[in-house]
Amino acid sequence: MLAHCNYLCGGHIDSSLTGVLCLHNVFFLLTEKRLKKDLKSLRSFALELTKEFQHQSRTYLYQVLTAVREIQLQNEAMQMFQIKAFDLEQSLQEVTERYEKEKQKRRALHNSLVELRGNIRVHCRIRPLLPFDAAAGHSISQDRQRNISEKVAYAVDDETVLVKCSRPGHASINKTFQFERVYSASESQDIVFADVAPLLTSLLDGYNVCIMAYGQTGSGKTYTMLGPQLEENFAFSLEDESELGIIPRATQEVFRLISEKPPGSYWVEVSVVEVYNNEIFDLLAKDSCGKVFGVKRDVVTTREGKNDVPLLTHETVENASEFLHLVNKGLQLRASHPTLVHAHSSRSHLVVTLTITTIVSEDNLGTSWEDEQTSQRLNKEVFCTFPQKTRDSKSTSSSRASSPAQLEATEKLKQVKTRLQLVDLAGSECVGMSGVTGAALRETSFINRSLSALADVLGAIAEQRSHVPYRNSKLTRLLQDSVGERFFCLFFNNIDFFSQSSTSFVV
Ligand SMILES: Nc1ncnc2c1ncn2[C@@H]1O[C@H](COP(=O)(O)OP(=O)(O)OP(=O)(O)O)[C@@H](O)[C@H]1O
Repeated sequence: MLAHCNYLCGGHIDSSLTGVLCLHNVFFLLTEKRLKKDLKSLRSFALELTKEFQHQSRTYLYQVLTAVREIQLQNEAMQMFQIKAFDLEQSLQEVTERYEKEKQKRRALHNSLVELRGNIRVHCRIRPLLPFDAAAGHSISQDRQRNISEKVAYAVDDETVLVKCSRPGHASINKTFQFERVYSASESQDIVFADVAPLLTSLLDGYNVCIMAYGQTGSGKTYTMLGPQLEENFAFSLEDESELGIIPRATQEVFRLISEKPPGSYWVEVSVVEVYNNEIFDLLAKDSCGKVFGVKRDVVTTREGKNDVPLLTHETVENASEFLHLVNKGLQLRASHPTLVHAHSSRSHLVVTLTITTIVSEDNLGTSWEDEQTSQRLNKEVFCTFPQKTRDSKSTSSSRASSPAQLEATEKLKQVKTRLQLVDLAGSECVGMSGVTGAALRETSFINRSLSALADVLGAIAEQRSHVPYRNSKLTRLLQDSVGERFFCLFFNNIDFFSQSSTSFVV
């Protein structure tokens, strides 16, 4: 090594310098060796790293390829789904079209069936014997006392009533009367309403519907139409459902049927009037403080030949509770008077009217009501074309969400009105039996006269006479539009067990 250093320095290096150089060389050689070693390990590390990198890239590439494949598969599946969705959409459209056609057929069939059963129908309901009938101290006439001990009216079957008729000095005879349906004393409000409900479907199909309860005082008319009436309390609530009468049930059903229709296409207004002593009183009229009081109104014939009650209050209602609230208010004002037969005898005819306005597109006017006659009638009855405002000033509905006045008139829309009239007639009376005198006797004579005018009208319609004597009483004028053309009228002839006179009306 030293010789090697000397040789490099040309032999001029002294021995000490030579030693240093030698050391340097040694150090250099050692460093070179270490560097070579490091380089080698670095190279093998780089090799490892490359291998690792290649492995990882292969893995990632595989994963990317798998993902791409999956995406391709998903795209294919998506395309399949899109094709299936398109097919389903098409078949849904076909089913919807078929459903619409079937619905129209169903509607036509339903109304033909209802028509086949007759436009005017009379059902008879027998009131059960109640504790107050025989209660001690209940003041009743001698005739009645005698009859209470024995049943006079029976439901023979669900179409026949047998009445035992007896007159002083004559042998009693049995008479049978036929009705479309007879409800025995044990038949519930549910059963009675089941026969009313189909008519309400027709109401939304463009028919006017009128449901009336007729019978002698205390025979259960108010119970049938409204429900049980508590002592001095006229409030009917929706709570005890089983006891509810036709008026609250029909309203619930009407709102249920409307809820199945497109929102905002129907709206309901209510008016409550009583016909007392042949005068019409608006039971929803309000004074300047908003307090309800009865106001006399008149019925007039319009140029189109329809009957109208100018200034009559029509309140818009959105549900059965709102409706019942209004009816309860009106009932507070209804004339009642105790008679010997019934402590809360109604002395007036109560007429609750639900006017249902339907929004129909002009193009659909013919198809919404499947049968041609109905659509023709509705075409005649159309009141106006949007966006004209049609409400009378008494209406309170302009702010309601469901008010069609708020609808954007994108197509020609028309309003069609149908009416549901629910009538609790005043009790027909045998003056001797009810024991009325003075003003009450005058009331009774008005009640009996208006009931016979109603009987004359219905008789004329049933016999299809050319002249129908609507003008003989305010009651018949008020009901004229509901029992005129394209209507269903259902009568409940209420009788109690000892009734002998009430069947005469329908015979
Ligand atoms: N089917 C029935 N079931 C149970 N209670 C009844 C039934 N029918 C009537 N009532 C009850 O009989 C009583 C008299 O009935 P309601 O007031 O309905 O007679 P009405 O014919 O309306 O009499 P009015 O003509 O004098 O007003 C009431 O207390 C009523 O709750």
